[in-house]
Amino acid sequence: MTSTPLIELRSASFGYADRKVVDGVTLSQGPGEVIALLGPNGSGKSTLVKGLLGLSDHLGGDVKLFGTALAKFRDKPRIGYVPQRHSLSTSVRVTVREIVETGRLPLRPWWRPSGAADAAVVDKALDAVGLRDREREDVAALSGGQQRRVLIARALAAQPDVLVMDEPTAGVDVANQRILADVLARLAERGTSMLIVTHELAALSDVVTRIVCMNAGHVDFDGSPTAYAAGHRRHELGDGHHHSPSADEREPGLAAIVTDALPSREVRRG
Ligand SMILES: Nc1ncnc2c1ncn2[C@@H]1O[C@H](COP(=O)(O)OP(=O)(O)OP(=O)(O)O)[C@@H](O)[C@H]1O
Repeated sequence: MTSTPLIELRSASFGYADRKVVDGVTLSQGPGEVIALLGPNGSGKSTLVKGLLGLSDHLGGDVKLFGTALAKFRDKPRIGYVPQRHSLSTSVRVTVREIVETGRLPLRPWWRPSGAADAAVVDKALDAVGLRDREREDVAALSGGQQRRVLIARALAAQPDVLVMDEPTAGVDVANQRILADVLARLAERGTSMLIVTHELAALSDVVTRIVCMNAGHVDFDGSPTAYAAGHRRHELGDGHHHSPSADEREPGLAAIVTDALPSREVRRG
């Protein structure tokens, strides 16, 4: 692929103050890729994605966003971020649509009111997450899973080139996980690039094109879902290798293979 990577890390380190949490990570995401970022609790997944947003400290190595060095990158709306464990305020009354409209704010000067073009983009974002019919409702009246969809719509309203989501399905019941997974699948079909931190790969197995697995601040697997599943199969058979990035062949029934092969530590928290 000759196009510029959306995200490019070379021996990158991120952390807080001078403590490196993520160390020596090399990773590149191309247009259209949907990457699941897996790993045990505390392995540095959130710290890595926060680093891309300037929310954790860049402590070494090269980081480029859309070909521009992180320190010089100013085009923040190109990265749509759905943070972890967000909750929408219940103390201030605000509608679903109003929340999604805030996604447009970074794209226009503060003095310019929103126009028809903004409204059209907001409509599209609400459609994408299946909440157009709830747009006038108070967000506080929505379930946790629906609120995640509101926040995904807010991120989409900025028309980002890549959507970075930190555990979009965590704490959401199975039925709502499926709805969220369908939302992400529709976005993937339209070519939306995504980097998704998750412990619930099974729910997203139809969407994901690549798996990156972190352990103790390092990447210990980067490859196709098929290769990831094969690595686990071999591990279960006792060859001592947990992951294998070597095999890259496509197989039928991938979703089932990935689901079956998942170790419990990746699918369940704590
Ligand atoms: N704001 C912060 N300040 C200082 N240390 C932090 C901060 N946020 C996270 N850490 C530390 O960084 C390490 C990695 O945390 P991080 O949240 O990146 O892991 P994670 O892989 O996303 O975990 P989880 O799956 O539990 O969300 C942990 O030791 C954590 O205590």
